[in-house]
Amino acid sequence: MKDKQQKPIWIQNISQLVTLASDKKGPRVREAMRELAIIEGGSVWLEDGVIQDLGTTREMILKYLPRAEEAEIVDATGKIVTPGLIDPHTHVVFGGSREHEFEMRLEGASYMDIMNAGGGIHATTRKMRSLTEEHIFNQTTRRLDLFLQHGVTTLESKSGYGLDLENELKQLRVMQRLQNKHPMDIVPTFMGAHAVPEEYRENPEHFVNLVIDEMIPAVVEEKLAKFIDVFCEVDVFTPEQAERILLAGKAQGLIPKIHADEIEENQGAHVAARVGAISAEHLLKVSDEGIEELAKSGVIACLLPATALYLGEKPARARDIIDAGVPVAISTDCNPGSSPTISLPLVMNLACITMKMTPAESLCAATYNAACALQIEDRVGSIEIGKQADLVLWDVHNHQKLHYIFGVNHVKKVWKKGVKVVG
Ligand SMILES: N=CN[C@@H](CCC(=O)O)C(=O)O
Ligand SMILES: [Zn+2]
Repeated sequence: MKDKQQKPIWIQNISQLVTLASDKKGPRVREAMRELAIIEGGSVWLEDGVIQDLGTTREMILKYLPRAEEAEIVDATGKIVTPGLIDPHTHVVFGGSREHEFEMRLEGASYMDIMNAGGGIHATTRKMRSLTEEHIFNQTTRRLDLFLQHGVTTLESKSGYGLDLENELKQLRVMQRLQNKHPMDIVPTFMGAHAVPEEYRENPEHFVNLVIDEMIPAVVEEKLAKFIDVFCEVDVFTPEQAERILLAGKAQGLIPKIHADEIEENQGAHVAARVGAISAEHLLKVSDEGIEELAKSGVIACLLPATALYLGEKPARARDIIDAGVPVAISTDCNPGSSPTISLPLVMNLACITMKMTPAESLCAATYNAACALQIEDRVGSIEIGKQADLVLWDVHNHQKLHYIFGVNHVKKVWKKGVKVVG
């Protein structure tokens, strides 16, 4: 006999079951980003943590009526169901907050001015080094709860607030513990090269060597990360340093990502193409040639419209990037400095409002293409038989409305691996 939680879930009368199913493999580009494979009047049966079956409510009643009594039935009249959202770029594991920097920026200081004066990433690094692992764990747990409440069921999480071996490992171990304790799926990225720590300011090359010679092997040894990322930016890491670090990580089995061309054009997209990165992040200042390089090499552009808005920068050129045939994912960039938000739905609104993406493109970018940016699209990111039962029920009757009405949390219920975690 199954206990109450493990009962099958039968969601019926869904105004739009937005599956994003497709026979084609790999990240979606151009028109394919708008193909959502919607079942109007849909129904889905979840069992043993996976999507067991789906179709129209009429078809599903014919098949599943004999088993109706054993299932928990959810009436979704007037509502839509989508895959659980996936956030492919966060710095969610941190302690403290930086609201004083927010005020400094309102008064005219720039993000890089603050960082170069020892604030920004350095301020959060001091917190990571001084707070206990337990404290960081508890603060992050609260953020993950909020992410779930906003429909996110999987997220990527970067290190990069330790900037020494001990504290990088501490941050990554918090992710590992959370992966075991929290319903959220967490995909870890090692980002020891997030900033040159203050103690290496006179000797950045020594820090690059430390990342390559000591940190990467230790992270790989403990199996603490799947990806490796570098902040390739003027006054942070040069394209040459970024390339060396990413290739060193790749040689040890980590998959490269790169913070590219965010504040200034800095050849980040070119480095992404050269090292075979899975994704290039930010791209606010990417050049036309950079976009071409991304398209040629199949790198996913991970765009972060909340960060651009928060820093007062022009948004990324999503239309040019999509038209060039680059697959696009979107993300919160959740961090205490340039994007203190957990709301991926807000980012979806901003993708439309500020970057002129269509609602369909935005949804693809926050689900299926986001899964591709984490190389987990074989199990999440779309609603297909056999995939993990990560679903969101939204209190809107079509997917456009999810993007159209902003500043409201439309989430009604969330299921993670077939278990209701919200609602
Ligand atoms: N740009 C670099 N890193 C983060 C910000 C980190 C921070 O300010 O704490 C980003 O992606 O926006
Ligand atoms: Zn980032």
